[in-house]
Amino acid sequence: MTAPDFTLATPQTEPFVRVEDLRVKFVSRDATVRAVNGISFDLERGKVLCVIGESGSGKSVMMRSLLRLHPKNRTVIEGTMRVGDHDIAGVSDRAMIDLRGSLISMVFQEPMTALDPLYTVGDQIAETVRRHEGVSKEAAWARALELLDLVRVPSPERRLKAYPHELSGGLRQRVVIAMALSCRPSLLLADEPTTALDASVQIQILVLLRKIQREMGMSMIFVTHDLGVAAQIADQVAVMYAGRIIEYGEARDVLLSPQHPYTQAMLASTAKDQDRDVPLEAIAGNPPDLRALPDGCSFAPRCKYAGPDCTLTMPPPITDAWGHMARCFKVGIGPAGKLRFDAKIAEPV
Ligand SMILES: Nc1ncnc2c1ncn2[C@@H]1O[C@H](COP(=O)(O)OP(=O)(O)OP(=O)(O)O)[C@@H](O)[C@H]1O
Repeated sequence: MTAPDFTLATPQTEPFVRVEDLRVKFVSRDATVRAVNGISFDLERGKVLCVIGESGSGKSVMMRSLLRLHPKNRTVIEGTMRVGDHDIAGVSDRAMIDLRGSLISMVFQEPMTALDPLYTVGDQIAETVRRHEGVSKEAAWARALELLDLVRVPSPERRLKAYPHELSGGLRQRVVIAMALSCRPSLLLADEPTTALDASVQIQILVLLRKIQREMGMSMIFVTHDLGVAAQIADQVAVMYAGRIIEYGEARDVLLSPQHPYTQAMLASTAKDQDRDVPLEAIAGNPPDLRALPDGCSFAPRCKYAGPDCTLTMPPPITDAWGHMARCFKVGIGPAGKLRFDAKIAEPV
């Protein structure tokens, strides 16, 4: 068994979320897919962790593990996941049903997967409230109205009676966020919630999420491919590759001063360098086959700095005094990041 990806520093206070050496594999007759391979991280109450990485790096599998949404019969989950006082891996299925929505809630990428086309928006939000809080129909509708107001849906009374197809993509995503918030979760998981939306709507939803997250004091784990989004919303950033966290730290440290060649390559392939007309670099090669992971660093076959050591053993996590971790034998060898790190959304609008 290899060491976890991130060695925890001794925290000053207990973190709200603690994930230790999480491993998830999907087993079928033909193969075992090792989607998550020993990830560890802490998240404090009221903070936003952005998880970034290429398609297939295990971001969604990690998020779904926190809600125990994987099919039981062919999924093996190992490690510890603690949220507040709850041992997520250990609670009963019945208790987990109650924790979904109230302790941990999730917003998915495509709002239509979370909404039922046959019911009005009001019915759907009110039903979620009634299921969790056991209140009267009238009280649940009043709460639904409050929630639409919270997520800035214009004319909320009218929108409560609308069906999902009568709303724009941006309004639908606001409704889904309202549903996710309906039972006042302490941890919100957002899996690329803005990817399906137009750029101008994306930023409105990001601003909204950040504002509500701050007002409610929620912790949030936000998955995105988009480093610009991470720059705007994250307190901490975790970069995933082949089911491992290969770089982790304060958003500013990871995005302005990336230490792992993979993070550097991601930044180089997405940076908008406006001062110099530098062509964007694609990351050459493909991610590894999760059915047959190599012994050494999973990124080594694509890494321009890889040496013989890199293919023999998995590099240990190297962490600086500020908690900036990179799992690489050549830490800091490449260029500094070129992403324009715009000011975070400092003040709620
Ligand atoms: N239920 C499952 N059974 C088998 N393999 C799975 C299952 N769910 C996910 N995987 C595999 O696990 C790997 C990681 O998937 P995951 O969805 O977490 O990637 P991701 O980083 O979220 O990608 P994307 O950004 O495209 O959503 C992929 O190879 C995927 O095919």
